[in-house]
Amino acid sequence: MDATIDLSTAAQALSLPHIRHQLIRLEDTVLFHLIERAQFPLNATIYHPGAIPIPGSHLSFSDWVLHSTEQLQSQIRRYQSPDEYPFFPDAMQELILPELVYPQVLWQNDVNYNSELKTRYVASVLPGCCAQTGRAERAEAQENYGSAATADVLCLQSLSRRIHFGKFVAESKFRQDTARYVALIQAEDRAGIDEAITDAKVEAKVLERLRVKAEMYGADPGLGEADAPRKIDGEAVVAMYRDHVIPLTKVVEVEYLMQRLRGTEWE
Ligand SMILES: O=C(O)C(=O)C[C@]1(C(=O)O)C=C[C@@H](O)C=C1
Repeated sequence: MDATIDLSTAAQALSLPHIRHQLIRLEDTVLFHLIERAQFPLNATIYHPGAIPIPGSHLSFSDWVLHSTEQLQSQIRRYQSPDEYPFFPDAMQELILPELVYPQVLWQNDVNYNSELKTRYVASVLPGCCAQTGRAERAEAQENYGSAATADVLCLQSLSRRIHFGKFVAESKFRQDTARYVALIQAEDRAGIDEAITDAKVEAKVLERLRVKAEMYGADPGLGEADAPRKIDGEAVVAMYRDHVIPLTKVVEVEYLMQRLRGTEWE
């Protein structure tokens, strides 16, 4: 599975305007997948291990679908791409396509916040996104279990790509201001690193743009304001980015930087 984002040259992958452009594109991907998911009820049963018996597995139905998807996609090179990280590292299989060689732009690291992302997605993001359309309260729809879990995979994968793109942002910032970051990392000053990577104006712009996109993509242009049901609630989308997506992107940036000096002259 080839990279959906152009990481073909190191210079391209590390240009901050280019990275921010990719983050903006990913907003559309995340939004469209959430709109797909929000048409189904919350279906809480699919997140409880054991609630739906799966032969040979103790996973929840939703996790089992994700695990099985990762098993398949690992064979077609999804996790070769430096912006893709599995939720289930134990699902990884041998490649059936020849290995792809990407330019080595990121420093060696084992930063993976997918587990935390999935917990937040199930506990907060989904209830928020399904709620405003009345779907959180709506009765479970057993016939939609498979569709909901399939949509979850797409939502989680796009959110994961978004937050782990923080590694490219961090590498770019490190190269721009190496001396400052080396000092902060050596002092293990996570709060200081967090402050250094933060650009409040950019964050405000991200949230403002998302509000507009959610308004636009969530409305059906063929229907008038009054009778047009919203496909997604703008507030829920903004809250998801404000409370989870941006904070997790920043944690990825900080933790990546904390590993950035390993094997270098500054260690
Ligand atoms: O664009 C950046 O510089 C980023 O670090 C990404 C991001 C984001 O998640 O959108 C995170 C931290 C910054 O405060 C601004 C934006």
